[in-house]
Amino acid sequence: MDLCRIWSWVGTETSSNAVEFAMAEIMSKPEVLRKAQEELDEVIGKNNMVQESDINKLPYLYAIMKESLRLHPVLPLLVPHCPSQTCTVGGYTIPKGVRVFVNVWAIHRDPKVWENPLEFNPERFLNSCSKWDYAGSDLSYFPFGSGRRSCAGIAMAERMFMFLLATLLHCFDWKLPERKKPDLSEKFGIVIKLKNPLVVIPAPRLPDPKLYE
Ligand code: HEM
Repeated sequence: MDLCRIWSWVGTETSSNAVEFAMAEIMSKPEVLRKAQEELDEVIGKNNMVQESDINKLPYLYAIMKESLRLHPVLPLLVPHCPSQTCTVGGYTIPKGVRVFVNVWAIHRDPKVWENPLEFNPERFLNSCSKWDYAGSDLSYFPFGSGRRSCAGIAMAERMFMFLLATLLHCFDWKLPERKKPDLSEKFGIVIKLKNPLVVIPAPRLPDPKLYE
């Protein structure tokens, strides 16, 4: 039972925060919203709802997800690791049994690896998808961790994120309240979240009202 509770906690809080960050980034870049909706209209069509089977056909949305997880990896220090043997990493001795935190948040913003690292730019993942995947073998991009203790829910996380974001963007147009800009300030903890929850106003964009029933 405890294990089930942990799974549902890690699974829901991480995924919902990740989607909220993606929406906040999208709201601050109208051209990203436009391109994502164009892709959805082309692949899904305005007379259909998004199906789970559609999510592999949305490369631009996939790039949005990757870029959002780059700038806002929801577990910014992964989970604490603990070496079973003393080892040397990059010239530093890591004694057996110490707690090791890996600052993936900082690595994902390293200007030596990323061009304009603070810019939300999904395009950077369109041409280099194979280079930056989630396998954790490239230690410049690993939002789900790396190695044997990496995220056990990657496949589910990816599906939930893509399905939810695709549905939100396909079914609705989104506006910010008047004179408001999205506030992307982060609140750090084990799980990173938006400091101030995102407020956005939806308007239906599909022609058939039955699709919303
Ligand atoms: C966007 C969503 C998610 C992100 C970014 C994420 C990220 C991570 C990260 C960074 C770790 C630690 C890896 C490490 O320290 O090397 C982790 C561990 C874990 N995640 Fe996720 N996760 C997400 C969603 C989920 C979901 C949906 C589930 C399951 C339903 C899940 C289950 C787990 C479990 C069980 C662990 C512990 C694995 C272990 O210690 O062996 N996660 N996750």
